[in-house]
Amino acid sequence: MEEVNNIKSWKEIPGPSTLPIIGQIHHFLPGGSFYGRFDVKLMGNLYEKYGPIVRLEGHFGLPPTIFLFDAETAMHIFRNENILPLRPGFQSLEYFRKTYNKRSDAVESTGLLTEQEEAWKKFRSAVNPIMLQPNTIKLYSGILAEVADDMISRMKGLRDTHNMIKNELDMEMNLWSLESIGLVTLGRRLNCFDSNLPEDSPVKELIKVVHDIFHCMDKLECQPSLWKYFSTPNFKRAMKHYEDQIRLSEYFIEMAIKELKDEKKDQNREKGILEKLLEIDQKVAVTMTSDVLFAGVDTTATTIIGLLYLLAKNPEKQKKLRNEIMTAKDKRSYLRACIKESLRLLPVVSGNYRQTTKEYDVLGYRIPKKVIAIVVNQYMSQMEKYYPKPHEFIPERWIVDKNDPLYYGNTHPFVYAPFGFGVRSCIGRRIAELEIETFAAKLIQNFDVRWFGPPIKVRTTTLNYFVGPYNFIFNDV
Ligand code: HEM
Repeated sequence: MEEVNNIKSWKEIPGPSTLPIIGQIHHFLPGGSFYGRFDVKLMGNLYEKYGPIVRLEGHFGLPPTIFLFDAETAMHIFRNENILPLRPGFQSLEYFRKTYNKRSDAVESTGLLTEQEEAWKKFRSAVNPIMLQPNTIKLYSGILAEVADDMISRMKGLRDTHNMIKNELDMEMNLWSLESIGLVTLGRRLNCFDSNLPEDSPVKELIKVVHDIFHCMDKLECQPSLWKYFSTPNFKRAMKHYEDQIRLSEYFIEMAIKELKDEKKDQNREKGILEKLLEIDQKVAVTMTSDVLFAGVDTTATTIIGLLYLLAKNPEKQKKLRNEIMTAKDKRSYLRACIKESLRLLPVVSGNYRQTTKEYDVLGYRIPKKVIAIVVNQYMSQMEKYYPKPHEFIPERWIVDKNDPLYYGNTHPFVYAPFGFGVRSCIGRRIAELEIETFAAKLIQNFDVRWFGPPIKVRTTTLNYFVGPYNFIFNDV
């Protein structure tokens, strides 16, 4: 990429100080800057202290890593790695699937989250047409609207005398999300909104276990951990959560397959993704469905909370959106712009990463092979040099004319990537967008949403999560 003769070595890339033997481990211990967190504030500190490229050596289970705050460099590496991109996260899940829980009927591929190279490509090619085709996904809009309507009625009933749903809002949004993704995938209602749903019901158990998995993964994969050498308490916890997740998704899948065989299914309904995949390959169908029930729940639930928060904090934007929803029928450009803008400010995933398969000379340094290159998209999306008025919620930037200084297209295309990049980007993107658009429209049509008190709190683990109290007020429109 660069015509630099005296390129500096990997060791010279700036980064937190290194000590003999223990390397950078002290930064991850109590009192250290990395202790228990990898959030946007830490990323800001790293950028301000070290500049656009920051190095972590890799010790105690952590791979050598660079953080990139430069869009051009990110583009160079990600484009070069876009044939068979390596994204070797979820290593404890991979261990679980390939070793700990290896079954005699093991499928040749363990799925998109845990496979790389040819095994990933083969799987992805099989599922892409069913999961990403806009025309195929659009067919689910009717059933998703039914779920959204039911959720609105439920929320109306749940509000207290102040029109708040204070403590349970995240669980409620997860119930909506699971009901929606369950219907699209399994082709049947999971009855998440049943008012007598016990705490140990499979749907609530699944929601809790997905949360637990993401939190545990953070401890095993983003913090130094010795789980690769011996069974740490977090490792044991993670294996138990993975077992529970498999048990629960198999419970739902088996029920759906049985229903298909019994032909109990409503013939007028659009076929679920599971049914469509079963027509191609049974093993792919079961593995993909299980991953959808894992990756497709917290992600959309969190996105809807972030969107609601930003609309509540910006009542004039909310009013404009309501106006569009009440008047325009199909083309909802402002709604889409609001969702894009909320994913810029409050994304579920704070950055994207790839493992390098070759050497790169970037920003004056040589990056070796087998380094994890993390593009810090969330932080970059809030840098003045990339987005004017970066901390303001301005959905208009996604629709204004290109002569307007706010126009999103003036920004480097590698800054904003809430669904990832290229052939390995999110397979659930179209489904997620449809779910969120459908539900957000109903929410704003029915409720004038307000927020009071201090800003919403975010907790970053593998994903960004919101933390209660949820000071939303849902007044009737
Ligand atoms: C707003 C909601 C969502 C966001 C922001 C999101 C974001 C992401 C991101 C950033 C990636 C990594 C992409 C990359 O490395 O380039 C990813 C991958 C993935 N997502 Fe999503 N996601 C969302 C919803 C969903 C849903 C609903 C599903 C399931 C239907 C899903 C399933 C997956 C899977 C299976 C992968 C791995 C893809 C692969 O490696 O080939 N996601 N997602």
